[in-house]
Amino acid sequence: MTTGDKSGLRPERPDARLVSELAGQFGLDVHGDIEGLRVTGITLSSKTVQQGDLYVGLAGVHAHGAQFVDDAREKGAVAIVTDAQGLALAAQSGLPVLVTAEPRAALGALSAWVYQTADYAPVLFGVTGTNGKTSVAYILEAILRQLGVLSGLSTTAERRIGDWAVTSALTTPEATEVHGLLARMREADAEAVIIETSAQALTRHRVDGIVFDVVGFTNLTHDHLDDYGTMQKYFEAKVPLFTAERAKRGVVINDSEWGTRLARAATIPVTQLSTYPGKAADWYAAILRESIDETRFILNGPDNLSITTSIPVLGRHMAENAALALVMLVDAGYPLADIAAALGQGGGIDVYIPGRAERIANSGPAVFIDYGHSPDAFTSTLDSLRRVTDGRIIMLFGADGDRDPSKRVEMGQIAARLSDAVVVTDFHPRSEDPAAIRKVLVDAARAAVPEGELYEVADPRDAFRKALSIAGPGDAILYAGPGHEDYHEVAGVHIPYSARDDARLALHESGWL
Ligand SMILES: CC(=O)N[C@H]1[C@@H](OP(=O)(O)OP(=O)(O)OC[C@H]2O[C@@H](n3ccc(=O)[nH]c3=O)[C@H](O)[C@@H]2O)O[C@H](CO)[C@@H](O)[C@@H]1O[C@H](C)C(=O)N[C@@H](C)C(=O)N[C@H](CCC(=O)O)C(=O)O
Ligand SMILES: Nc1ncnc2c1ncn2[C@@H]1O[C@H](COP(=O)(O)OP(=O)(O)OP(=O)(O)O)[C@@H](O)[C@H]1O
Repeated sequence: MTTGDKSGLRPERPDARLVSELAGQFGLDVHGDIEGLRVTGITLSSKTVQQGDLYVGLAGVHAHGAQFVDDAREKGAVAIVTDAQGLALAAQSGLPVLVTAEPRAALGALSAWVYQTADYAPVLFGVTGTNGKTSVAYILEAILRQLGVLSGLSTTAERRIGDWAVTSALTTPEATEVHGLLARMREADAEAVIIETSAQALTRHRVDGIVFDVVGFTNLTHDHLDDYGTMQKYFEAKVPLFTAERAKRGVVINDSEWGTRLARAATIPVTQLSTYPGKAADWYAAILRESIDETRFILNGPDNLSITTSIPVLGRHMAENAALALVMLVDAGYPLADIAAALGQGGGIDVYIPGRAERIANSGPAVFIDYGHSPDAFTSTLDSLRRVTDGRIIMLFGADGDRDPSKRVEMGQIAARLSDAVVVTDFHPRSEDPAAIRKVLVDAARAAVPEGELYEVADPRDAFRKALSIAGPGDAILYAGPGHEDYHEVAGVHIPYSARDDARLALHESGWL
């Protein structure tokens, strides 16, 4: 069951812990009476406060969290942790105020204390990289399930334990939610936990208080330069995941120069995986067969270890993701022979990855809804699609507003060069002018392929119907961007929209479904 509740999973039976002990342990400066006061939860958003919570008021980009202390108190917060600026804002609230110089940096430790997660020792997997994190996380979960191991999962798409899931807001939740989620996973007896770990999560202390057993790296390509400025700085944000403070060992795909550099920069033992036979590595993955809905590959490792298997998704990059997941499992102590037996002799990985090259219909044009929103994601999926498509490829896409505008030109160029027809539409304009975003994409596509077939259709529903109107059997439509998402964000408002549902409707309307 999946719910749209984005406030995160928490323990259902939390212990009540004394605030005075917390203040003593973390050296918090106490203003107000905390005698006998107990907390059962912790959050940094007043919107998600529950009765008995400690509310953490952080200085943000738009506001200071302490401004929302009255909202937090009314919802049941028993005290607020904040900084000196927050003390001034919260002093009149009537709630005890606990002050520390850098509350964000303390968040992981505070949350681990409130939810007592240090006592919980599942096999912890972390996955990072620009593209492929969510996919690797789902593949890990699927193989573990086939091995009979219950695992918990935290991805961009959802936070999941077995059949129970909530929709995600961020890729990696804030530390308060991460530890709440871990506590909930302990209640469910999850033996393994997989956490998709973004660069932002490392920079912003979201996975503090966690030491992963095995971390994996997929790739590093153009994205998030609005946050990091340069690829070098973006790389440096990822490196700390491969140090003893955050992980015991790592697995790195070293196909790219960034992967090779990460393997060198890591200060924990690192296993290297490559898809290039000539490259020095511990494991090699080679594609055996590609079709529109399955990719078969062989993975060879040290000591003659070998497995041949498949993933029920289009694309070499998905086989790379699967190979990474397999090596991470081996490094975590699951023997490859056991994995091979669990998958069935030569059998495949039984995984569903929501909104990643997700095929929508089996008749008419092949329609894929994908979460690709970066140049490299476009390249990987379009290249793979070309190898298995007899007819034309129609690429439908837009670009995020308020997110790294420097990648838009490259996205437009790649779409035009690697497809036969391009339809540019709106994605999440957020606070930006959607027409201005479309113009950058359209201009880039036109400049790259001046005679190319190109349409600009603002409304995504109309845009999909345009793409469908120019497609026939044997052709493929790649709708890149929305993936699993169920909304469009326009000027701060989430407007319900599911590309998957709308595509099914349009296919139905046109008689393909
Ligand atoms: C730049 C950034 O990371 N911003 C995050 C930050 O927002 P902010 O500093 O602007 O917060 P703010 O709006 O100023 O509010 C300050 C504080 O008041 C609180 N508040 C605010 C309003 C209110 O009514 N009540 C309340 O308590 C907020 O929870 C916050 O703690 O703190 C918020 C609360 O946790 C996050 O939601 C928000 O993430 C935004 C939405 C975001 O998009 N972040 C992106 C860059 C991100 O983190 N992406 C990565 C990678 C994605 C990927 O490639 O996979 C991710 O992990 O998701
Ligand atoms: N290994 C890969 N290399 C290149 N592109 C990939 C790879 N894996 C997935 N992609 C592309 O990136 C898109 C997003 O994949 P996925 O959600 O697994 O990555 P992610 O790192 O979790 O992304 P995000 O951080 O945005 O959530 C896919 O829909 C596909 O287009």
